[in-house]
Amino acid sequence: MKKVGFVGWRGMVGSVLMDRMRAENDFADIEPVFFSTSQTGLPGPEVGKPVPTLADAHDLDALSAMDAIVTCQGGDYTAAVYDALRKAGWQGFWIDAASTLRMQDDSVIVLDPVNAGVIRQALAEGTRTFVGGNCTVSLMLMAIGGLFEHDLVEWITPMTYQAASGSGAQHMRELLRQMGYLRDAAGDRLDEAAGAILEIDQGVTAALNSAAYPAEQFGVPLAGSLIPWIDKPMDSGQSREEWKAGVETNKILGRYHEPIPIDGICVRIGAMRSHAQALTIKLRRDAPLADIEQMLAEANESVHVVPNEPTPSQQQLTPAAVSGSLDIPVGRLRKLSMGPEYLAAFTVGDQLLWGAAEPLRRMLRLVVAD
Ligand SMILES: NC(=O)C1=CN([C@@H]2O[C@H](COP(=O)(O)OP(=O)(O)OC[C@H]3O[C@@H](n4cnc5c(N)ncnc54)[C@H](OP(=O)(O)O)[C@@H]3O)[C@@H](O)[C@H]2O)C=CC1
Ligand SMILES: N[C@@H](CC(=O)OP(=O)(O)O)C(=O)O
Repeated sequence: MKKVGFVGWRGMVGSVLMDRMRAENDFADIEPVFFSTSQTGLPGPEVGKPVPTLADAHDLDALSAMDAIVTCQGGDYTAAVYDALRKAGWQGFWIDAASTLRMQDDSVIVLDPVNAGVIRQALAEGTRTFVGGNCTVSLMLMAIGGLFEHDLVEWITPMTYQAASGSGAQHMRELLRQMGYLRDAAGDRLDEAAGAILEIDQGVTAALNSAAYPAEQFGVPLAGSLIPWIDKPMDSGQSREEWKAGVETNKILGRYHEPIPIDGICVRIGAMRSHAQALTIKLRRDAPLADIEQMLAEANESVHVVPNEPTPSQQQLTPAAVSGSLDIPVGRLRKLSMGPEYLAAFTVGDQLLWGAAEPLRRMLRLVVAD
């Protein structure tokens, strides 16, 4: 049985990973060892079998004893430990949620329903570093993988609506505090059915702009507003989140020659843990909508096509409908008025499941079976 070390399992992404592994009985096939940067010596989590007490996540000797290490601890941890481990001669599998190693030549970005071939070839060639993709990228590929499979995509412009969870647990808490603050600003006037809405709005607008509005994490209001910038600026004028769409998608697909242009604007909105995105897709050729729907639906087990009608769109294509599930609905499918090669689509997915934990869990299964 392979010895697998887990780092970052207590965090938000790590907890979702643990839940999925318990649900799929994955721990039965491995010898798990849990690490922590802050709780060495405390008992490990309940995984259906006895586990040793928590090991020190900076102990290179203990890490080197693992056949595989799965980390959801974050980029700083990866930067602090990965090179030292490899330099010390460790040749185990490193499976990582953080972006640090994603674009390195010797790593593969994993999303096996989309790039199983790339992963299998890399395993056969001795690659030992596998990294989960950016959540927005993985969710887009899960939704429209069928179009890439049929080489139908000339370019895409994604406009995203990203949840608070993408910034971390503290940001999710702050979003809820912001919602509560606005509700409090409306006060009793909200219960007066005949009350003037503009008075309520004035109170809410004043609250949004007040110094007391709770915005320590985001820096600006998210509830009652939105934030049209995610991550650091790049020289290109893109945000780093926007830059990832093109480079990561093409790496996942193994398209090093003639990369497909993918570029749009990433926006944070007041959803909790599911990212949505509106896609404008330029097709390489005019294909009938029915054929497109079939290609999309057949691409993997999680995706399903939502009819381009009001009620199914309103009920199924929302963060509220998919949070906590592996479902990837894709809908609002229609040809745009620019011409028959221009396709509109809208998709949504849980950014902690397919967006983060699930590709890592499935990669570990491939490694365990290898
Ligand atoms: N959030 C996201 O949407 C995504 C995140 N990622 C990657 O995953 C990394 C981890 O993200 P995320 O899971 O949000 O990070 P968290 O902040 O939730 O957890 C990171 C670590 O913080 C420590 N920690 C300290 N206090 C607590 C506490 N009260 N409860 C739980 N953990 C605590 C734990 O380490 P210890 O046990 O060592 O103290 C934990 O593993 C990110 O840096 C990013 O690289 C990737 C894709 C999406
Ligand atoms: N940046 C993403 C979350 C994330 O962690 O992305 P990455 O794994 O590429 O750093 C968001 O804010 O929604």
